[in-house]
Amino acid sequence: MGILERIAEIEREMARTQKNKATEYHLGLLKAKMAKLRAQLIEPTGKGGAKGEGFDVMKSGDARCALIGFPSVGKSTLLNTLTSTHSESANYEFTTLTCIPGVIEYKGANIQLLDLPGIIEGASQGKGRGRQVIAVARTADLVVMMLDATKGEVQRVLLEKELETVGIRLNKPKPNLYFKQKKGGGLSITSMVPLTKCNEKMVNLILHEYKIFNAEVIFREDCSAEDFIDVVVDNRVYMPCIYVYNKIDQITIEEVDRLARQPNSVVVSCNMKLNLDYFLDVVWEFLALIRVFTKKRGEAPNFEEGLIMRRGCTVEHVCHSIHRDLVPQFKYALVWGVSAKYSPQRVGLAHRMAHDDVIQVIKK
Ligand SMILES: Nc1nc2c(ncn2[C@@H]2O[C@H](COP(=O)(O)OP(=O)(O)OP(=O)(O)O)[C@@H](O)[C@H]2O)c(=O)[nH]1
Ligand SMILES: [K+]
Ligand SMILES: [Mg+2]
Repeated sequence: MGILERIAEIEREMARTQKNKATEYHLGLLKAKMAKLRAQLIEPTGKGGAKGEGFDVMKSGDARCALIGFPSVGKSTLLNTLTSTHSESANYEFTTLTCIPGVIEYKGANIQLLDLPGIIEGASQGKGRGRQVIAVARTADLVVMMLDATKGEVQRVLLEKELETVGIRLNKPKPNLYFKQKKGGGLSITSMVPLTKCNEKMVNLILHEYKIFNAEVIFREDCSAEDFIDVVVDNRVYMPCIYVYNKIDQITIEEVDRLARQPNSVVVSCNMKLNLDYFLDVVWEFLALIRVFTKKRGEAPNFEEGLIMRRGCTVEHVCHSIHRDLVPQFKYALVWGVSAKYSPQRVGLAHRMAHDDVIQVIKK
């Protein structure tokens, strides 16, 4: 029996099994089995990995965004509008057949935007170029899921399911639990919070299915069995995702308003260039980018060229990106801006920077 058939069989069995206290563990076991089979499905062995012809695009710039969506939702039109790259766009499906990279220049950052072929239901199982597209998506810092505003919610639900199938978790933090395999000593399972969605017996069962007999598990939050499996399997990627509803020129203002209020969503019209500035703002926000300006003693800050950093970065990170030998020579820094208590504040390497801060490094 092939992997897909075995998955289908487990799915049927899960559907057949009533959800109650008596079947809870059986269902947990089925979930673990299913996760194992899916892992085999996305193994990069054989054909259809990330290295597919036309998909092997070099990473460049400060961050990478992958455009995922059904055919003809307007992905290429977005690339053509926001970057200087041209990607064929037309009113028939599967116009784009490979990965086409473009660069968005925004607040001094170079953000790589990847136009990709449309994907359809079943993409994760190799339909169309689905596997290659999804493999590229896994390498991105942000998924931009483009949806046709005239088609309602169906596309979003189907694509979320496809990505979920191959271990991509959207807008979801990594489960907060500690898991470490050991050489001996059996299983040690502890929890710092009351567990309502999972318990010791379930954890034992799942680990048994993975033939793990020695491990330490510490729950730091109320995780579900699925969360636990995700951590054990350890090939999940947790990615931010923006849902972009395109073609709002084709729907009523009431519908535009409703879509715009969905979580993590932006409404646009690529053809009519509507709301694209706001879209870029949200991209910047979701990529957690910040810009920091440097200043030399006695000179004005260099506002021409900022350093592009990640939110939460420290003075030490900034020093590294100025010059790799700067940290050993570091004495202190002066910082102006939102992160500073005074103007300027004298800070050490551990100080956290904020967007548009100015920094002057004083060497020993
Ligand atoms: N009405 C309307 N049509 C749009 C908009 N954006 C794109 N289109 C049209 O949608 C059609 C498909 O656009 P593409 O950019 O080729 O779509 P795609 O998602 O790249 O399609 P594939 O590469 O085939 O997956 C074209 O006819 C575009 O002109 C929009 O904002 N409004
Ligand atoms: K198209
Ligand atoms: Mg296209």
